[in-house]
Amino acid sequence: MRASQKDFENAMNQVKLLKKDPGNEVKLKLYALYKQATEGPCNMPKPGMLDFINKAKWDAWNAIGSLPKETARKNYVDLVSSLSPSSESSGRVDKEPGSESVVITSEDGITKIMLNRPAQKNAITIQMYQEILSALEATSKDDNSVITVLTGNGDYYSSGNDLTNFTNLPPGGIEEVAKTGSILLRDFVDCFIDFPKPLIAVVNGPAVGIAVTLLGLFDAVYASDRATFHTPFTQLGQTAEGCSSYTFPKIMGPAKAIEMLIFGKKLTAHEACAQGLVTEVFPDSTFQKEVWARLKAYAKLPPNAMRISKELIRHNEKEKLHAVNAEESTALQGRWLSEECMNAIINFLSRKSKL
Ligand SMILES: CCCC/C=C/CC(=O)SCCNC(=O)CCNC(=O)[C@H](O)C(C)(C)COP(=O)(O)OP(=O)(O)OC[C@H]1O[C@@H](n2cnc3c(N)ncnc32)[C@H](O)[C@@H]1OP(=O)(O)O
Repeated sequence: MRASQKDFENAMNQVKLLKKDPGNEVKLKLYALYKQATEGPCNMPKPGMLDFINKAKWDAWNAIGSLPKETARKNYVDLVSSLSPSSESSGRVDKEPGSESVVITSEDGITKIMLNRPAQKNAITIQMYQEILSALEATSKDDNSVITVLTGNGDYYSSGNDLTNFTNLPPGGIEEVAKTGSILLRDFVDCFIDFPKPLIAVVNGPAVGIAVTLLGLFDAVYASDRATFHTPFTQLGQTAEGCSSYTFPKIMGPAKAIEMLIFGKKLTAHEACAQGLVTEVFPDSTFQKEVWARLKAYAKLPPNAMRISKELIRHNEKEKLHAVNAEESTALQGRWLSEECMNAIINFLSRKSKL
């Protein structure tokens, strides 16, 4: 059945009423179909490499080719109707629990820092880095907090850095984004290096990028057998961070570290445990119950003894780790300006590639 001009206009109005953000992929499809329906095949000059958003839009429109205006109009109406408020309320679209992207709770001497963007696989935004950093600083000074846990809500632990962090360009352009990103990364990782109390990762599902590399700075890593560990830095035109260029070869030996950090080999939870990156793996069905019971018991141990032991174990390495962190952050600043990295981010945003 054809879609009339009236149907098309109604659909355009419905888009504005959507309660839930339909996500970048759908927004690009809507944009492309709208342009095709109103202007026909893509007739704009291709935007430059650094103009991420317009380039993604151009790619989406151009990909439709010579689809007739009529068909584009109908496809637009059908797509909007599949996203309309009635289908949102019918339960077809998952609603995210909570609205905060980082949820911090304290109970029984345990401070839990939970990444809470399950629909985005707990990808870490700039604001989330800042919130985690502030939470770590606060809990390190809180006498009631004995151990600190980082975990994720939903099926992922975290998909690492939010790749849209680099797409909102300030007046200083991509150079400014790279510079501020590098400073933030350095401060963020420094905070993990200096954290004085037991720091535990409860890895509830797959982990990517910085969510994996930081594990080398934790005191214990408990993983569900559903978790995987993936550092696709080369595929992204990027380089190792989170001190992993030092901690990973130390933990698992250079040969295994290189497979992960240079070639992007993804490890299962059991493989990561065998390499020494993970402390213990639990069946997913009993993971939360077993891990939290254990953590509650650990949080009853004498806090000062734990803190002093951690200092004894870690202090010889601190200076080295800070130097490594500084080097890695500088290297990444350069990488974020590279064509290899920009292409990888554009490909992800226009969904030509997935890991
Ligand atoms: C300033 C400090 C910088 C520190 C630098 C750190 C470096 C890194 O961490 S590098 C690692 C970066 N992460 C990635 O490259 C992962 C990219 N994501 C994926 O490949 C896939 O999304 C996935 C394999 C994690 C999951 O695939 P799946 O098919 O199950 O789900 P999707 O439909 O792809 O994802 C759902 C939803 O979530 C959005 N999303 C997921 N991960 C990210 C991310 N890292 N950045 C931005 N957005 C992400 C994805 O786009 C989907 O959103 P829409 O529903 O809106 O399309």
